[in-house]
Amino acid sequence: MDILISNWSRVRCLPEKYIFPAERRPGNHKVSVSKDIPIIDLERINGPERDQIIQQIIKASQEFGLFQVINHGVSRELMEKTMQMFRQFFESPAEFKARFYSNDLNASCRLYTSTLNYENEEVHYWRDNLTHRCHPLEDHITHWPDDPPYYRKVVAEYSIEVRKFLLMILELICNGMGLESRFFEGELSKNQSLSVNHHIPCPDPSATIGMQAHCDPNLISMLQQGDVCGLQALKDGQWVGVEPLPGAFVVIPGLQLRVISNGKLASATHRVVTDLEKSRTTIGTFLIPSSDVLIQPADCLLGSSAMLYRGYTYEEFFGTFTGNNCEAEMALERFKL
Ligand SMILES: O=C(O)CCC(=O)C(=O)O
Ligand SMILES: [Fe+2]
Repeated sequence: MDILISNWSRVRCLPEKYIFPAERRPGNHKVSVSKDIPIIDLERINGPERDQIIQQIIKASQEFGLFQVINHGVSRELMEKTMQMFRQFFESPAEFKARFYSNDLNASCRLYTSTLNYENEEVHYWRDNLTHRCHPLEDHITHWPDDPPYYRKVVAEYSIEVRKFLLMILELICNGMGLESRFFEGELSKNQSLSVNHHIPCPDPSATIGMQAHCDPNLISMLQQGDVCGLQALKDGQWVGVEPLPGAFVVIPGLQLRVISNGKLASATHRVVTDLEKSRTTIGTFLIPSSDVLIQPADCLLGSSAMLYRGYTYEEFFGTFTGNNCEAEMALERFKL
């Protein structure tokens, strides 16, 4: 059988290699969506309510480590066009997709299934993923798929817009925490990756998982969820569903933000469960520090509290992360003081 699940025709029975041992199954995969997950409305961000909205972002980052954003300035038309195009990409013929298949972490564009460790893992995750870099555009665009024919045009526009959005969220975080303006611009957010997940309908969502529980290793992540449930966040030891709100972006501070804020901002543990009937496509964007930038708690945020992490280069962190089977939180242990 072809290894990309997007190449399969409808499966009636979960293949054995996807059946997780009992202790790693999602348990109650049908948790209801949580009404407590903060929804930040940016419509009035340039008006008198600015400070109030900034405080909502800080509180959401501290208490949940995940929030949704509406009226963020990226057009619905662009969001829908981009989503439609990625769906089309995953539905395109196997021979076409084979051109991009790669398990190499350093490949400029890689399409793979489950994890990069597919060959050696005991059990596979129910997902295909397309990842490539997006910034600076001119360095990466020639490595992107060129089919559908408007792929590069649409993804270029999308990448530029979502980058602006994430830099705006980071700037609001700076304002709210008392960090100097544009603190995160430059080396700390130099790299940008696009990561599109695709899950076909799954015959047994209780026995497998789309993405295991994890924290994002980067500076900050955002997600366009589409309209199918699947993302869950861990809140007070319980899994809660993150509602696919039309037109919203989900924002997840990454572990590097946790370190720079000396633990003041949280990074939610999250996972993806599969759906019995619907296929699910999500568009993730990550801002990632450059390899040689020093990551450490910001001086001005320390106050009288002790430094929780030692400084390290992002390269050092990333090496530890990949050496720890891509368990970001476990990798961070090494840098705790
Ligand atoms: O696809 C999703 O809903 C979540 C994706 C995610 O957590 C990730 O790519 O890190
Ligand atoms: Fe994630």
